[in-house]
Amino acid sequence: MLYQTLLNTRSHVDFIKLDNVSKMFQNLTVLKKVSMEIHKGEFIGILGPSGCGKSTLLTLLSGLEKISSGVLHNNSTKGKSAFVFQDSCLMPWKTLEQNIAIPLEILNLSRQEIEEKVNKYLKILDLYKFRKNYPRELSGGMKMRASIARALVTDPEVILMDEPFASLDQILRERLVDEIYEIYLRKNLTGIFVTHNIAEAVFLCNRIYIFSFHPGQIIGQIQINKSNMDMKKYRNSDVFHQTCVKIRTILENSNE
Ligand SMILES: Nc1ncnc2c1ncn2[C@@H]1O[C@H](COP(=O)(O)OP(=O)(O)OP(=O)(O)O)[C@@H](O)[C@H]1O
Repeated sequence: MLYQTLLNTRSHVDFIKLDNVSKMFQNLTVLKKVSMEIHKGEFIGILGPSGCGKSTLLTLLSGLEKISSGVLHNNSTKGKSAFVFQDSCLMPWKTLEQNIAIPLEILNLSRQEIEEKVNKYLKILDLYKFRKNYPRELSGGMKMRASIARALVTDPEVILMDEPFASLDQILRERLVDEIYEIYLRKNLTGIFVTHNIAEAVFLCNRIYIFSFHPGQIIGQIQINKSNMDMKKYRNSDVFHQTCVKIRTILENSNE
């Protein structure tokens, strides 16, 4: 129900748009003529075989890399994007709360504001008890939750995630996916999620782009209408399984 209400209030204006974007590294064409649109408030999945340029696409969207040709419009607020990498990338010499505070210190917020925001996300991601611990004292799942907290603490408009759950066990992955989904709904985030896991993408995303192997080109786009779904039942629903099979078939056919 919450999902439906929020989706209805989200405007579908052009937010991020790629028009025939290609990316080359020296002579290697990694992405070829990619055209896509991402609307504010959408959660977009990027699926495709290893090496097809998914991570490269995120670096273009975040501005870390420049496009080689085509046009990239990005109407999100400058500096309001957050990146979650496959590795939690925490500073080993800082405690959890100190790690999560880093982006806020860069923004020069007051000590009190930093403490309030850090504590809020430590609680949301169930890490408050461990705030004084160092990364080496925590499990992989806790470190990944801390890395997600560090990304969310600045209230980003866009969150870019590059296989954030790859190193975690299935149950933990599903829990974290649920948590991200809740936060996404509450915060009016726009999400771009690179993954190899079809089921995770189908759960989290409202639209999925499927890429071919080398050079990466869009070979499929799947729209998922979850607006009337009870998310607790969605994972076991026919529509969920049918969507997974559809994506799998596109990926398998692209390899032949
Ligand atoms: N900075 C770079 N310089 C040169 N080549 C690069 C650079 N970054 C990526 N590549 C090449 O671009 C291609 C696509 O890499 P990318 O990491 O984007 O793929 P991917 O789809 O994310 O792969 P995976 O699923 O295995 O993570 C690879 O052949 C890689 O070697």
